[in-house]
Amino acid sequence: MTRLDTFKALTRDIDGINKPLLALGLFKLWNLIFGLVPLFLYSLLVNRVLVDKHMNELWPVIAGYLAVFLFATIGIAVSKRFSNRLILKYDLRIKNKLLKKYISLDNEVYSNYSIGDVKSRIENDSAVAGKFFTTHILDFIYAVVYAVALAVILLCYDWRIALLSFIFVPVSLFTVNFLGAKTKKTGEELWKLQIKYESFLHSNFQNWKDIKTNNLEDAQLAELNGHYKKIRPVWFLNQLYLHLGITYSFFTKNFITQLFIYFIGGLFVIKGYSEVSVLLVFISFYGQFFGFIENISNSMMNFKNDSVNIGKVIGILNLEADKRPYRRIDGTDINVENLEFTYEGNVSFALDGISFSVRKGEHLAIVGESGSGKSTIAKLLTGQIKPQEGTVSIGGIDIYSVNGESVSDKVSIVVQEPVLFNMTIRDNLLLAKADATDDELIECCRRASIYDFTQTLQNKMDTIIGEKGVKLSGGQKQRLSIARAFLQDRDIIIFDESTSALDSENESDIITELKSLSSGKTMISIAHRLSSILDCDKVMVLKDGRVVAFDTHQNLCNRNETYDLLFQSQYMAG
Ligand SMILES: Nc1ncnc2c1ncn2[C@@H]1O[C@H](COP(=O)(O)OP(=O)(O)OP(=O)(O)O)[C@@H](O)[C@H]1O
Repeated sequence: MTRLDTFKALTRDIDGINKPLLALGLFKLWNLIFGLVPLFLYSLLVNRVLVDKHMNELWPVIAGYLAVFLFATIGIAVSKRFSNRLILKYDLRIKNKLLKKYISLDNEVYSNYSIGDVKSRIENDSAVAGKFFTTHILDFIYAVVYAVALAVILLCYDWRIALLSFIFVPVSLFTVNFLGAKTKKTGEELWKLQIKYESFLHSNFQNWKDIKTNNLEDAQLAELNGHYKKIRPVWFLNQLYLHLGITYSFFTKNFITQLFIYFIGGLFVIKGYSEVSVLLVFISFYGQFFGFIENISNSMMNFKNDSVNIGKVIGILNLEADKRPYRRIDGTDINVENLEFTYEGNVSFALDGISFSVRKGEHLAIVGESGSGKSTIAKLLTGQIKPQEGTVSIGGIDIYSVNGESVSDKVSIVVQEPVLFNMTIRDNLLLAKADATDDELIECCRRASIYDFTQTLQNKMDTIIGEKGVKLSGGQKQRLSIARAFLQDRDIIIFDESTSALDSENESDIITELKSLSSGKTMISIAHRLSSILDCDKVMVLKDGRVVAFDTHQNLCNRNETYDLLFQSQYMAG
């Protein structure tokens, strides 16, 4: 991607950037003018004062130098301030935009990104993108304009020496470009390894308790070292190419070109084509000129390197948000027809030709052996994944033709491992309904049999429950998550083994509450115990991703062999 394309992609839909960028550009121009004036003063000093001995011009030259110093200092200070402001402003906006984009993504697209990837893009890559405007746009344009201005001045001074000395420019640019390509390639490899490493770290921090209890520290340390071993050589190569580029431009600027000009210039002076004073000024100008060529080369190399990170940001910005329309779903009947679903990378169906319906107010239990496809149905009914074949409609609306919000406004799901945040119990509940009153919070906690527990805590509802609710037992987490579903009060509630960690007494209390709440609501329970099946209107039995029976518990007990076996082995034991 060119700088212009990158600029367009990074500024699309981001307001408030153009003004500080323009202001910064003007101050760069200011700096450029006050950077060129000393060259003119130097030439006056050498030619008029020293060579022609016009001593009366010495004081104006000195005054000119002082004035330039003053104005240039002001220019540098003000542009630094503007550039910091621009970077901070952009950084905040781009992070915000990336987060919003992630949230608005279709579930399927969203699940393509690992935690390490997301973290790296939002934190590190966006910071690199934030510096793009100053480093790769303004500083680059400044260096190019300055270099062109100096090239013109050099040509005016002595076109022969100038033309000869310019041969180093393409050589330098080519070499630095070549090294830049290598830096970019290794940078990309490094990025891939780093996101794997970040994901590994993240899952370690999340599961540190399990790692300790299962004595997995050594295995995890070995894996950590494995990550370092892979990262180290690529990082080394990346830094090598980067520094080779920098060293090369330094060497050409300070040694080869200077030596060459002294040699050629000396020959020209000896042959009478030029003068010592001209050569002196020329060498001083050329030093500055090549300094800017060096800046351009470095900028080209750094742009290649940074474009790895910037590309990751643009990659997310260019993703299509969930464009499906929002539609209010009024009806509550669920109709599932001929669902087929295979997880990516798997060869066999997780679900194969599933059809069933649940009427408004009915309670359906889904049972089956482990791996028979129960949770996959729950994910499909909530639109988290899309089937390869078949349809799911709620109230006559195809749930895959509307956006995720339409479905989540209608259906809530309570899962075995609920998503809880390191916040207070109150805040975790308020996520479900931001404007819930205290009475509503107490009511939903009572119904989920968690209220009494909250009252035993020092800070009651304002107790912070730790990362992923680590300070709560499995059953307390599930009850909190059920309280959240009660608070959400959706028309359809899916319980995916969400009472598995509760004791029988607590489970039956919650089921009684569910029943009292369920008038008019449709419920689907991925059942764990006998108690959760007995009162259901229908039971659907799954085997290897297919429906093998669909009837009332009593009828199934009498007639269905699979159900009977499953029931005897699994549910009676529970
Ligand atoms: N994310 C995934 N990627 C690949 N395969 C998966 C994934 N999730 C589930 N599967 C596979 O799909 C099949 C159905 O899984 P599912 O989780 O729906 O079963 P289940 O009946 O809910 O099992 P359990 O009772 O053990 O929770 C299984 O063979 C499982 O290995």
